[in-house]
Amino acid sequence: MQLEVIGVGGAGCRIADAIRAAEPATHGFLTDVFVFDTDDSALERTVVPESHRHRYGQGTGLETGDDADLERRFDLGETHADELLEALERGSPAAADAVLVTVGLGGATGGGVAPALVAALQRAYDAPVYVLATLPATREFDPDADDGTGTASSPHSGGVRADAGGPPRPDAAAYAGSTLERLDGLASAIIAFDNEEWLRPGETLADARDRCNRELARRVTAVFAGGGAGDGEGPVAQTVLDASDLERVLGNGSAVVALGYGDQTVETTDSRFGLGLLPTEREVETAEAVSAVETVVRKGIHGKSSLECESATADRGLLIVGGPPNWLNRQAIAEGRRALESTVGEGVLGGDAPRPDTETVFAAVVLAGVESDRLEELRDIGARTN
Ligand SMILES: Nc1nc2c(ncn2[C@@H]2O[C@H](COP(=O)(O)OP(=O)(O)OP(=O)(O)O)[C@@H](O)[C@H]2O)c(=O)[nH]1
Repeated sequence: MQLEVIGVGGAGCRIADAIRAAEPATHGFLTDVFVFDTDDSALERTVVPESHRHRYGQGTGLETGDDADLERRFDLGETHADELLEALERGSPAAADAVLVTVGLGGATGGGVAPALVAALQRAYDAPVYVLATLPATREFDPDADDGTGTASSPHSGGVRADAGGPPRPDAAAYAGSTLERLDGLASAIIAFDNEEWLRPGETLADARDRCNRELARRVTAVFAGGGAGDGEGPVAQTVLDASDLERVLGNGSAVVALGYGDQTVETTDSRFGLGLLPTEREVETAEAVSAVETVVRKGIHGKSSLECESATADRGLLIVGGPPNWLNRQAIAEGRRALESTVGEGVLGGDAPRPDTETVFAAVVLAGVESDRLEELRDIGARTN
């Protein structure tokens, strides 16, 4: 499938950058990647080509992010949504099967513009508009939060913007809740990545963010690059999943989505360099292919998810197993799908994604419509402060 990615605000721009960097050379799936911010320096730090960066809001006094008032940013989003749609015309938005807006919830810039932008995109295009949203780590907004080292977080532990003596983003939870509330009913689905879960003990967000963004990008690529043959060449999946399958799983009702992922490096060639021979494709034993698929599926279902949740609460699910074609054992993949069905119930789709020229077998698991205590907590804080 073809995906258009739009990053808004600091986190959104960095995540869009990471997705662009993760796009497989032999399996392009991105129509365009755009980044939007009020702050020029944030845009300049991305590697997105200049034609696809757009600064908005000049002359409003909100350019630098120093005035982090979310309500004013919601208004700014409303007044600039059409301008942002126009900027997208520099690419080929009509070619996209879906749009993904990436944003860090808890900030004012990205969280302020995302709802108006998503609404405008839904009006302008037929394609579904998904949101990929990070949730703020507790140590960013709660001075008493344990940052995993057994102590309360330091004033600077969020590493984003340290106000002397307090947490760096005291309003992050309330802002995240307010933006989530506005996105409800606008976004086709909300894919969540919980920074709290992914920060290591004592780590600051600034330290962790590149690792988190790579992790996110890997999951997004595994899900959205799909099973088809990409550029129309190369092996075709046994069970091809296309944009409409993904649409069926993600839905159109702002379902909360968690992404699971697992991978394993495999040997794809016989290493006979020592004998002066060219490497040849290695024969793969059925048992080792089955074992690799089982391992990655297990990690995908039971390993660390982008959002901690009970998989049994999901309304729908999807399993994609990818990698070098002769490692994709059909029976093991079908077994994996049944394993996912045993927790999610009916409504699980499965497919494969052949990726010649790679040495990684992977499983991506999509759980749509999950219940999440973290999100409820943020929504409650948002509602109380409104
Ligand atoms: N995973 C991840 N999360 C990030 C990153 N940068 C920031 N965040 C999270 O996103 C939230 C919002 O940060 P930004 O995106 O920098 O904020 P902004 O939207 O630019 O808004 P302001 O800085 O308030 O003007 C933070 O509270 C963090 O939780 C990043 O690169 N990766």
